Amino acid sequence: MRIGVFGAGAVGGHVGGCLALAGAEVVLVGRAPKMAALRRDGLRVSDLDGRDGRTRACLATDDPRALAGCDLVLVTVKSAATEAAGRALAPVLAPHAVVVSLQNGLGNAARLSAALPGITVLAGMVPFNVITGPGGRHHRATAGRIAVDARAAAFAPVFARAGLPLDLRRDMEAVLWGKLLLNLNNAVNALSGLPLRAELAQRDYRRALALAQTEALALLRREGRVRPARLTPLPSTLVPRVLALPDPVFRRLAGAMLRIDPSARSSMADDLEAGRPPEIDWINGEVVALARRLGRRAPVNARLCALIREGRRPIAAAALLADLRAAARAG
Ligand SMILES: NC(=O)C1=CN([C@@H]2O[C@H](COP(=O)(O)OP(=O)(O)OC[C@H]3O[C@@H](n4cnc5c(N)ncnc54)[C@H](OP(=O)(O)O)[C@@H]3O)[C@@H](O)[C@H]2O)C=CC1
Ligand SMILES: CC(C)(CO)C(=O)C(=O)O
Repeated sequence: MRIGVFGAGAVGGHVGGCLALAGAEVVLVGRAPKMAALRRDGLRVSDLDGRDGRTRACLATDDPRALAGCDLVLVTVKSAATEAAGRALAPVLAPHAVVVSLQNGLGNAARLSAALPGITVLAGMVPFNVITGPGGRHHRATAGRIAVDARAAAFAPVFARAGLPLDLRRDMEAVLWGKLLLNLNNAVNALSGLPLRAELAQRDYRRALALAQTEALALLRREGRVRPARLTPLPSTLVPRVLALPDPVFRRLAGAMLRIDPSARSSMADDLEAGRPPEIDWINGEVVALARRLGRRAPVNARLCALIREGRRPIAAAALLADLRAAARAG
């Protein structure tokens, strides 16, 4: 089986590397400098459960034509690059190819599908964080199973052999909303200037996240169409309440949630650090868009969008919470 990755960055490099280590034929397509570094150094794939492997087995190139003949193509570009990915893939994919979006946000699979008529495009969801570093390092820094539309079942065995067992789902919209609720922390994390574990250890950052989640949950309830899937030990409706608990109680209840490599940051923090456009419009912006469709407002998420666009950071926990509460009061 030939598996392609379009946009071989953090997620694409990790998943592609795991698959290659398990013997799959993997083609990575990404930017020329990174692909040259991977050809030079190889790909190192590690995780917080002790995996540490190196491979030179992937073909790493900036030429999308290398994806011709792939049975499966994983799209792992940021949401702003989805249309460009579709345009690059359209002329090269084999008619039998299945494309899986492993991106955050809600609409990436649909946007790819619009650019790839006749090709099966499915939604996926990566729950874990990936840290990249020198020497081709792609380190899984948190835990969780990749969720994919059940129509991708034929690929489950190769992922299982790669140590990435798939959670095959028939409710991907609910899964993507469940993930989006968690991703509302991406902006809070980026604004904090801290790694995820240090940020989540501070009650006021967690309360800021809880405000954003509560707002999104109220809108979803009002719309009454999608019930976000449960992706943590707690149902998503209870998560904001647990986030707002005092630190010692939170630590006791949410131990698993804090099993995070101490240096891991959200992908949005990585983007701001690297001067790349953040995915804010595809995450908090989706809550604002939902509010607009319902004739309502989403002042907390709108404010998070504005703060990210302003680029003012770091913002201390108490100051961020006060800012978001003021936005919520102003409505
Ligand atoms: N990082 C993480 O821990 C997690 C990320 N996600 C989600 O997964 C998706 C991918 O994120 P992540 O892996 O962090 O992204 P990265 O930015 O690390 O990787 C994407 C790569 O694709 C490259 N790229 C973009 N457009 C093209 C193109 N047209 N041709 C070739 N290469 C291209 C980018 O280069 P350039 O930057 O130069 O454009 C970048 O190197 C996002 O939706 C993210 O939210 C989900 C879970 C965890
Ligand atoms: C894994 C998680 C939730 C946090 O790192 C993420 O999706 C991201 O960074 O975009």
